[in-house]
Amino acid sequence: GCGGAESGGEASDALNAPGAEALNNADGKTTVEFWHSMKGANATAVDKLVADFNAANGGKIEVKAVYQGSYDETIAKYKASVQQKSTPALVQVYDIGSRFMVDSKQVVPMHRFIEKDKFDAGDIEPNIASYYSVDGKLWSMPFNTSTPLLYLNKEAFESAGLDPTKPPKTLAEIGELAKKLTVKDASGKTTQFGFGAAIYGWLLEQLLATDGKEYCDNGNGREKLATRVQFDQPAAVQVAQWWADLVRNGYATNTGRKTDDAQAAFKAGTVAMHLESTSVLRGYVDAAAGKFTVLTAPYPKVSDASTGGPIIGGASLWINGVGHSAAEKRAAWEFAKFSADATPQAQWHTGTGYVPINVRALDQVDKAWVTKYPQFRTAVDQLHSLPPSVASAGCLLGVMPQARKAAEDGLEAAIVGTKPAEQAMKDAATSVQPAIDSYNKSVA
Ligand SMILES: O=P(O)(O)OC[C@H](O)CO
Repeated sequence: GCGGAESGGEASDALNAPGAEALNNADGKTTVEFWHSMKGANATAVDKLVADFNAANGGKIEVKAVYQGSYDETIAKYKASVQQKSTPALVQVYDIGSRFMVDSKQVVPMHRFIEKDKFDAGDIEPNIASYYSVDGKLWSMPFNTSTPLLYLNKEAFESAGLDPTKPPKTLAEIGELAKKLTVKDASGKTTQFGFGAAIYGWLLEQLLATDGKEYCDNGNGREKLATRVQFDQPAAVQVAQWWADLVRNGYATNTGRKTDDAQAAFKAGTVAMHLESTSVLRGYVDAAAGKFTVLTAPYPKVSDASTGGPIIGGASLWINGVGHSAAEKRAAWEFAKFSADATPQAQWHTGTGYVPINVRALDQVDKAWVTKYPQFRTAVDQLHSLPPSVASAGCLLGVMPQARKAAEDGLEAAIVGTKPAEQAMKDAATSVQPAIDSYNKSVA
């Protein structure tokens, strides 16, 4: 999140300067290019949202949704578009890109529109709003909000004589169950692994937060600019070692760093326990239909002694000021406002698995649907019970995407066994230092 950034780099032409008029058609229609990173069921949900908005705007505004690849790919393309002076009017940026966006001097903060329209932002979930605020003011519109989950294959638990209503709560408990949930065929080939997850840096960020540990220094970058990452601390090394041991013992599969590959293994029913965001829940339920039951449980803790809670995940919508006309900026705001309303957020929740950002959205969801899909409740409850803490606010770092990649380097080295866990995480933390130093110099 961006909360705590000391100074905002607001786009200098702010709300009213003329800017480029190219996208305002002769017929008076304003076109808004909207870059996003949603795919599968979530892309279908974006397309529906955009179609509903366009229909409601009677041909005056047309939002054009453009899939730009993963979150990492979208922010890379966004950076290139800043250089080429061709940013989209609206862009979905993941949580960890927020500090960069605030510093970018490209965007008009959302609170400028909120103030101008006297828009009542009171329906936005308070802890989500605070995640995307600087000094209590929203810089982007929360859009897709997640928390991380433990996913379970219900029938795999039952076949092993385990109770799926009693999910493991700690890494050690996952380890014990993973052994019992690993199944081999007559030839000794493993047909089901107890555990499997992508080597995805977000999962480590979340485990540290649930352990109450800060990922970077200076109060997770909230007291002042963070100067180093701390993912080589003992709790992180413990995570790397735990994961490496599960793979080495044959109780976990290593599908590598691509989230798609780990997701495919869970959807295929070859992995009994899995860590992922609630963002993939709709796609999982659809893929498993008629084959197995997808259950969700709170994200595990590093140990029984852990006292923290996870970090809000997902992404938010940013309006670019530089190079966009007043009409485009307003049109982008109209879409952001629409997307945050109760009914669109209710559809978004059921279509994706994300937690609604609007406090009234769940009232709009059909009661029969809620009863049929209790799995969708876990992330909502987890978000509502987040402890307010510096650890679960997440690390604020201009180069957080690079830090995440470095952490993945460390985890992977430990998991495939090229380095001992402690060395792997230490080397990974060291590798990101030049990027942190040079970013901090550039914003000083
Ligand atoms: O998969 P999502 O959308 O829940 O996002 C997960 C992380 O927060 C992205 O940084």
